[in-house]
Amino acid sequence: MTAIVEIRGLRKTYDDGFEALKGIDLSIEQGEILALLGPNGAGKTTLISSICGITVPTGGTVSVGGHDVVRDYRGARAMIGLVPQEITLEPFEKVIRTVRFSRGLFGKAPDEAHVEKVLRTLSLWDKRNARVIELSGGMKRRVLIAKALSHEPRVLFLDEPTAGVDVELRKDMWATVADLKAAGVTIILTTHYIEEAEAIADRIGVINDGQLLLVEEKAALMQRLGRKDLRIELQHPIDAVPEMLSHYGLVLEDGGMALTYTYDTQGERTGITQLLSDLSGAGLVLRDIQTRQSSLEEIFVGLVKEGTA
Ligand SMILES: Nc1ncnc2c1ncn2[C@@H]1O[C@H](COP(=O)(O)OP(=O)(O)OP(=O)(O)O)[C@@H](O)[C@H]1O
Repeated sequence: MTAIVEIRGLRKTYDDGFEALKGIDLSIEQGEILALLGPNGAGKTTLISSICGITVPTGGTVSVGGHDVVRDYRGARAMIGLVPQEITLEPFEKVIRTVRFSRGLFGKAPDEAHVEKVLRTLSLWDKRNARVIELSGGMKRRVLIAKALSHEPRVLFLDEPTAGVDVELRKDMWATVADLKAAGVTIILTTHYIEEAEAIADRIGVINDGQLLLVEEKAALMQRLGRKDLRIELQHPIDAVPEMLSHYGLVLEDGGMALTYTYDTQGERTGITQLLSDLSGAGLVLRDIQTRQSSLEEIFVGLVKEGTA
């Protein structure tokens, strides 16, 4: 596959001296859906803005479809559709007119067939003559996408497409993204929701503190993240994990009253049976055991911590 977006050593230091991007390298393949996950202030929007030519990088290079975003801004920008996080629409305008207008802004000749195709893909064709103010929140978001697709971009950026949106709408949005991918659009989205990345992305990138901690195929990442904890409460406190149990990576907690064992739910063997037998062999008496699935949130926080350590 050819990379449609190439980012090399991208840096952004804002005027106040704040380093928001500290050298990002990333290739985005044509036709993929890449989700960028990261906590508040990680640099996601700065990264997207730099690719879209809204923010001028202070180092490195970005090209989209072979066009350098600084030297050939117009060429690069024509390849890009950007859906901002905030809903910015003219309330009294008709849906179809706002989409036509956006196309015109890119200097493209009118093309009713394309406008119709975009509106149909986004299930907005029946609403084409409705005024924006008459639409539901989910439909308004879809109008923003329709505007971003009006000039036939090859890469679509969605900045937190479902922030503050209810579960139903979120699922609608995921289905829309899948339809767009099927129509050949490369999609890069930012999100705080790891479930969202899990639901729609082909690859997931985790960004924190201006650095890309990892970019990985979703399936591989999910396998790595699919872990559970087994909490073992002891009858009597211990000072340290017995030597013969050291290979389990147990963590001693609660003043020596509990041990936590983390295992891979997707692995062939959890090792629990052997562990319980070895605990008994080490002379430990158990009071209770509980399993706990680490939440996706915790997993993500763990990853971010691991990356900055
Ligand atoms: N114009 C600016 N001047 C100075 N600092 C800025 C500017 N814009 C953003 N920053 C800082 O850069 C960092 C990254 O911000 P950015 O908006 O890229 O993060 P984000 O990952 O998109 O966060 P969020 O999830 O909260 O939207 C933040 O610390 C932010 O305060």
